[in-house]
Amino acid sequence: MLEVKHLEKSYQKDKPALTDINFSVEPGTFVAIIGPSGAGKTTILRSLNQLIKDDGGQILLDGGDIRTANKTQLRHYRRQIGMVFQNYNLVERLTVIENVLHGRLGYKSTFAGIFGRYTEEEKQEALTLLSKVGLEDFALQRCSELSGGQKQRVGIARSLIQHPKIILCDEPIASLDPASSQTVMKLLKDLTTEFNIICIANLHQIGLAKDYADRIIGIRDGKMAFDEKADMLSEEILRTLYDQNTTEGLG
Ligand SMILES: Nc1ncnc2c1ncn2[C@@H]1O[C@H](COP(=O)(O)OP(=O)(O)OP(=O)(O)O)[C@@H](O)[C@H]1O
Repeated sequence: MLEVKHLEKSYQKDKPALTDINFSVEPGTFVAIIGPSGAGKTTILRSLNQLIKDDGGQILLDGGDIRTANKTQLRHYRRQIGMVFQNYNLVERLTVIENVLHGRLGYKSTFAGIFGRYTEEEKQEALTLLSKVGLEDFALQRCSELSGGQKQRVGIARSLIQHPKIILCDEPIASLDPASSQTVMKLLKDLTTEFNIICIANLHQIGLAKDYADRIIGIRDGKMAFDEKADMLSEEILRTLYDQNTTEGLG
């Protein structure tokens, strides 16, 4: 279980980016974080694995505080937190399976990592995960030859081979066409259930957040503005969240 308590962050003095953020998430839950540009969504996501050093509060993963972890403990936590990025962060010249296997690097010595030493079990698992994301026939293809949607599915397989408790997705469908966006969102939802993990995705596509997420957290001006089951998100709440007279164009 993930518990975020009283999380605070300011990049500049007297200009809080996050104020008193509180939420907890059970395994098997797909959470979408929505809110206007600059609301603080990325800051929350990056605080969760301490890519951004926040200023106060607690981030508890199964009871242990990630915020106060020492270097070794943080490495251990980060193995349990997969990341999926808007721009995929793949090594384009390498094959699909090599990119998936990169998800194991957190478990290896630098030496084994540099020389790409993976066990047969790891290679088998990479193939199994590729078949789960529908890319079993692409294992030996270079990533540079894939479409955006396919690249994102490689990114998802790479995060899963970490055996994560949490996957953090920073605008995972922002660069994708509508059909690929649906595929990726459905995949994230299904894999969250199948692997009983926590998936947290920053999204600007409200319609897809409602369709696929179990729960939606709305952030406005760095504060919690909404935290309910996805079907509770009304037009009225959206208008308040986005400070608009119409929700047209919010996707
Ligand atoms: N490195 C930084 N230095 C200073 N201010 C920052 C930095 N990163 C973010 N901010 C500020 O913190 C606030 C929250 O930014 P954040 O990127 O978390 O918002 P967001 O909701 O993810 O926005 P978007 O939807 O546009 O990605 C904004 O006011 C932003 O300008």
